[in-house]
Amino acid sequence: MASDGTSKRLRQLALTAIGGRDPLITGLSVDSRDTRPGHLFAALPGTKVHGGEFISFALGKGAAAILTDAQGAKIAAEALADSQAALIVSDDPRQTLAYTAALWFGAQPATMVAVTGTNGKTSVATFTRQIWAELGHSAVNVGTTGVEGAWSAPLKHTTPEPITLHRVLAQAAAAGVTHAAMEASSHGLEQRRLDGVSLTAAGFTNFSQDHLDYHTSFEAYFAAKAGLFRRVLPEEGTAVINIDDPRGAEMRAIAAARGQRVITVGHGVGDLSLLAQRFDATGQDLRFSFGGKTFQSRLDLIGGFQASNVLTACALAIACGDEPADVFNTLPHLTTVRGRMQLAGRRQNGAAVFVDFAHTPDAIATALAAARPHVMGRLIAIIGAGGDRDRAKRPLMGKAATEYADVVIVTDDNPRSEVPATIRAAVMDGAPHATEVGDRAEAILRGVDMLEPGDALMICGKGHETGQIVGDDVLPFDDVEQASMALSVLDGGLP
Ligand SMILES: CC(=O)N[C@H]1[C@@H](OP(=O)(O)OP(=O)(O)OC[C@H]2O[C@@H](n3ccc(=O)[nH]c3=O)[C@H](O)[C@@H]2O)O[C@H](CO)[C@@H](O)[C@@H]1O[C@H](C)C(=O)N[C@@H](C)C(=O)N[C@H](CCC(=O)O)C(=O)O
Ligand SMILES: Nc1ncnc2c1ncn2[C@@H]1O[C@H](COP(=O)(O)OP(=O)(O)OP(=O)(O)O)[C@@H](O)[C@H]1O
Ligand SMILES: N[C@H](CCC[C@H](N)C(=O)O)C(=O)O
Ligand SMILES: [Mg+2]
Repeated sequence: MASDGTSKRLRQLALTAIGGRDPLITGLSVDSRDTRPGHLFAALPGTKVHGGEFISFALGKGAAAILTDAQGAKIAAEALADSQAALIVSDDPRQTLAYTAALWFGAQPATMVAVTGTNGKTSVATFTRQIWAELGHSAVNVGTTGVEGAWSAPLKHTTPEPITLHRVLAQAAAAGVTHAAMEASSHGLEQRRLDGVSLTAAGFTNFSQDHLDYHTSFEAYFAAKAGLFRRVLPEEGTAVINIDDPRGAEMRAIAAARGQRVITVGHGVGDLSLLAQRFDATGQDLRFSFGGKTFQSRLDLIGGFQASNVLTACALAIACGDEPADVFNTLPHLTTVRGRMQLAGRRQNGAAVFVDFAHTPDAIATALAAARPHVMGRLIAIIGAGGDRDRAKRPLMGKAATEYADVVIVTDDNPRSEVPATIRAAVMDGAPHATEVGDRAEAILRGVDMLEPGDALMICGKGHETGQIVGDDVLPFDDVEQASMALSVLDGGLP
């Protein structure tokens, strides 16, 4: 629930920015092509062009107010002088837009949490929603896989821009949703997309390489993530920090400096401490402690790291007021997050095929290392790197796969506007002994064909995705479906 302090701050920041004429606003738009009569058009500084270039066009479409920065106002000075529209000039128009969208759409689920980190956001948000649902709350998770749970909707982005985000949150609240767990991507944080969200708690999973194409340096990438605690989570909120991560202590210090309550999660350390893990073919047993008590629970999930994600989700639910013992009782009921260490099927000889969303060097290492205790034979990995994304991570992804798998196949994963062979060559730089198979369906067929009793195949990179992006086309492609087809072709119908 937004505290009085938070909503007052939202109101003040949004309203003090508004000056000049007193327009009747009918809606908000961030792209001039979406502007309708009476809209407030937010002309934002972009990575390619300044939105100020489109103010004149938006005014022509009937915009009643323009929100921009000094540069945008300067670019469109002539058009603005000739117009009756109100002008709002803000030092940080993206943040003002976020506050404005929060006020415009009004309702948000009463209890909201957000998760940041290079890997594990979707997993933690989904487990938090599953825990809440088990405890009888009407809950959703919001992120890469869309809005899922008690109410659902597709999303194009992990953290949507504020107009879409607040529209969706208001619709969910109107549908009776009381609890929402959302992902805070580094792009979203940097662009202030969730500054208008009223958070009760926020979580940090881990920090490693990704998105260095967008953030100028590692430190800028970390600073974007730290914004969740420095800026978005209010002082009265609770920070849940994975203290095993090398940057965890720094994140805890940032939260503590804001006066936030901190719950740390770790292996053998922290407030919620994982004491032991025992693996078997279908999952794991956990022993952990919290508040001076020891608990033991079954977790039907593959992968040691899922225990960290699950305990982070538990801490978020506890931070929002649920009883720890009730929260821990839900663990045996948690189910696989779509496309994350998901068992796609088995060969007739018992060998398993998993689909995972690992698309960073650290995630590949983690996913493969996590599969190992569940596998008696060889571990075969299929990997590929996305086009128009961080290029520096490609050889590191190859290296991680070489280190943690016995056999590596390099294939395509959303080449987008790039030449696929060039991306594969960069991955192969880190995996010189890998087999290169450009066609992803063939790579999966060959990977499944290699499986002998006790082996496992990990198909990395696309997880829940249902398309292969080549140029501007999205060709239907689903790793789980392709794996099932390969299994039935090779074994005659066994899913
Ligand atoms: C790199 C990036 O994040 N870009 C976002 C950014 O756009 P930009 O600054 O590049 O836009 P620009 O093309 O320079 O244009 C500047 C402004 O003019 C506006 N414009 C542009 C053309 C026009 O005709 N009229 C008009 O009004 C644009 O809407 C924009 O506001 O601001 C826009 C408005 O807020 C966002 O929609 C856009 O997200 C794009 C679509 C995007 O693909 N973002 C991805 C990379 C992203 O955010 N991904 C993360 C996930 C990352 C992860 O964890 O894996 C996510 O949260 O989904
Ligand atoms: N706690 C973790 N530590 C390291 N790797 C993890 C962790 N959790 C998940 N992963 C790996 O990262 C992959 C992506 O997981 P998930 O989708 O939960 O992350 P995300 O942060 O939401 O990713 P994105 O940035 O694409 O939204 C998983 O498939 C797994 O390989
Ligand atoms: N949210 C991530 C997903 C990457 C998934 C992978 N399949 C790829 O295309 O690189 C991104 O857009 O960078
Ligand atoms: Mg995600």
